[in-house]
Amino acid sequence: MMECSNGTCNVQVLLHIPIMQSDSEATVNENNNVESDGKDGFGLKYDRPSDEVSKCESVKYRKDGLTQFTSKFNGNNERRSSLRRNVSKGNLMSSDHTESKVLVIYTGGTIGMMRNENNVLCPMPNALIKNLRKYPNMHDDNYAQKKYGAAANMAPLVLPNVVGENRRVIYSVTEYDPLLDSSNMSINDWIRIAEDIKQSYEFFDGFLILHGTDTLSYTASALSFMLENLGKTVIITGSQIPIFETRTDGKDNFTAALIVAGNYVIPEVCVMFGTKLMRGNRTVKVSANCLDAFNSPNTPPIAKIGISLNVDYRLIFRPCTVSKFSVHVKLDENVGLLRIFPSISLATIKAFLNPPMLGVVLQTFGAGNIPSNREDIINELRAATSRGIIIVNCTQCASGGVNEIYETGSVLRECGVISGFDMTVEAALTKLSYVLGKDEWPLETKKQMMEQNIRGELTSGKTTHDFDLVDAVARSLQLSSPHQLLQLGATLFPAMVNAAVLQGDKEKLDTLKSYGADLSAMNYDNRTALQIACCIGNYEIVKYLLLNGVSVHSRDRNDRTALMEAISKDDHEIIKLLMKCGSHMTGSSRLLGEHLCAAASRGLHKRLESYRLAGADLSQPDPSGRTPLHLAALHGHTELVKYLIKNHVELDDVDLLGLSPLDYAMKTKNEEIVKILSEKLNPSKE
Ligand SMILES: NC(=O)C[C@H](N)C(=O)O
Repeated sequence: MMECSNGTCNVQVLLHIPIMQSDSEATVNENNNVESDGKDGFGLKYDRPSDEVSKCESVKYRKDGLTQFTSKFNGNNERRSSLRRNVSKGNLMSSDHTESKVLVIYTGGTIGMMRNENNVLCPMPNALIKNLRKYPNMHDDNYAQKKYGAAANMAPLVLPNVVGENRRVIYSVTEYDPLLDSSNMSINDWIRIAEDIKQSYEFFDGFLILHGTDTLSYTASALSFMLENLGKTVIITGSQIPIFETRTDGKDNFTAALIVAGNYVIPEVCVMFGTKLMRGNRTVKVSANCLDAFNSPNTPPIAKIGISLNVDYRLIFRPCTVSKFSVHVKLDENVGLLRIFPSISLATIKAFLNPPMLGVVLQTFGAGNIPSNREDIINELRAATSRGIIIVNCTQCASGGVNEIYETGSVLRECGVISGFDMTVEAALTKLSYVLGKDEWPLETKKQMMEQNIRGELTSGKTTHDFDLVDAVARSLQLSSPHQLLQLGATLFPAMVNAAVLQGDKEKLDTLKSYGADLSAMNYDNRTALQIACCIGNYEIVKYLLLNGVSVHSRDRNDRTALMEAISKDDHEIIKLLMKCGSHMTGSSRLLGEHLCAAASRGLHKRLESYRLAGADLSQPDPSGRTPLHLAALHGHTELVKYLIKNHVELDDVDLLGLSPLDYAMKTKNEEIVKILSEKLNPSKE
């Protein structure tokens, strides 16, 4: 017998569980006795309608692998449960390509709360499930009746058709018992969710977790680490106003999350709230009042929910290993969050770092700073890290991250504190718990993992996953044949290689190479990575590309070579390097003459040296027959004249008017240059 906390009884419950297309199945009752199973004419199985059961609207997965169906019976409010065990798990996904299946795990939170006798909001068992079928924008009863006939009341819920989306979302709700205000949730609840996803992973296209907002970002962060090699969409959402109230934000959040979970493959743990779909481990709850209660301060939302739903595929963080989905449920509870404040006492720090503490997120000022004049604190932190406690430095600021630019920050690194970069404290804390739970990793590996980007949770500048772009774009363009993927790769890889070149990231270039990227590939302007590297003047990357066979002779749409880019930058070291690799001047000598003369007229000493290093003849005339020496003399650039003479240019060439450089110097009455040129032309007179 069970009564709701407001004293009334709900006569309904559970059971539209997704036991679909399971080939052979036995059901067992509470005493583990076998009962018959139900099977409908649509190839779906769910509990056989029974006269006794008034409604069947959810299911609970148990740790022993059984599924528990709890029902209330008309008339006497008695609650009964039955257990079912799948003997063989077939592929339970729908065979209908116009549908997708989403499992909704309802853990509690405001979304399903009602006011109790004390007029405060608290979770209300069965209330949400009971009402969902009544909301026409959340359940299409006509479709359900057509599809499931008499069994429609017990069948999964059906989201009405959504214009612009390919699939109709069919969803089943699993309600947790007890339902929790998220402030009451703990590590064990995260484990329960993770295990439930694991258990039903093969049966659904996507997963939606209804959750209270208060600790939602902690759960999202924890799950992002616990769900390893995730290949399906997992979304967590909730609301600020219960779904039963007129102004609820719950329906919009719930509906948008269902649409995304059923129609988009975003293999991440995401948070859907307000107008944004965000990477879960990047989110923070930023408002106790606003409906837009969550933010992702250091990374843009994966999708924006407006009149249309726009997913930015480039932002999806995909697992890069060929490994099966698995769940890591061992989390270490000996972690803590210590917020530094002015005049914090040594006693506080000491107490916090005492055993059994194994990992601490230190919330520091600004870009990761602590009072560096507090030797007592520093010594304590140093002692803790040398005892093997992992201390991660995260900022107290609402956005940005740790960046050791101050002495007050670098002191932490010196005491063995590691950087949390731009991780949220929720992500850092749950990651620490996850990493410490990896018994197979030695301490050094655990520390390295804390600083590595493993689920898109931090930006360290060390790890990137751009190579997934080809896959992401292929999906969005619905390209699947190997030929199409190859073509796409040929288009995208140059862009990715060029991005790596711009970042000066050799490691990333190595990774791209290992993924089959052609480092010599050209972009739409026919520019190679080498040209970009020369343009930005990164000697090391130029050398790397040359050693990896990128041609120095490649020309872009404007016929420019890498050497020309290096000349434009007056990067003499790169010019020498390119020349060692067989590079040479290209283009018409007339044009070269123009360039040389233009540089000479402006007194660009360095530019002429660039041309010289590139093998240009500094006596090359322009179309009017004037050489750089003519222009240097005409414009009175004495040093340049000396430089040109030193580099053995022709001294007495005449232009189309029959004038020599000396004539120009005399016409402009530049006595110093006249003297220099005269002496060079008539050395005997010296
Ligand atoms: N909006 C909410 O869901 C807040 C509620 N206290 C919870 O976290 O469960």
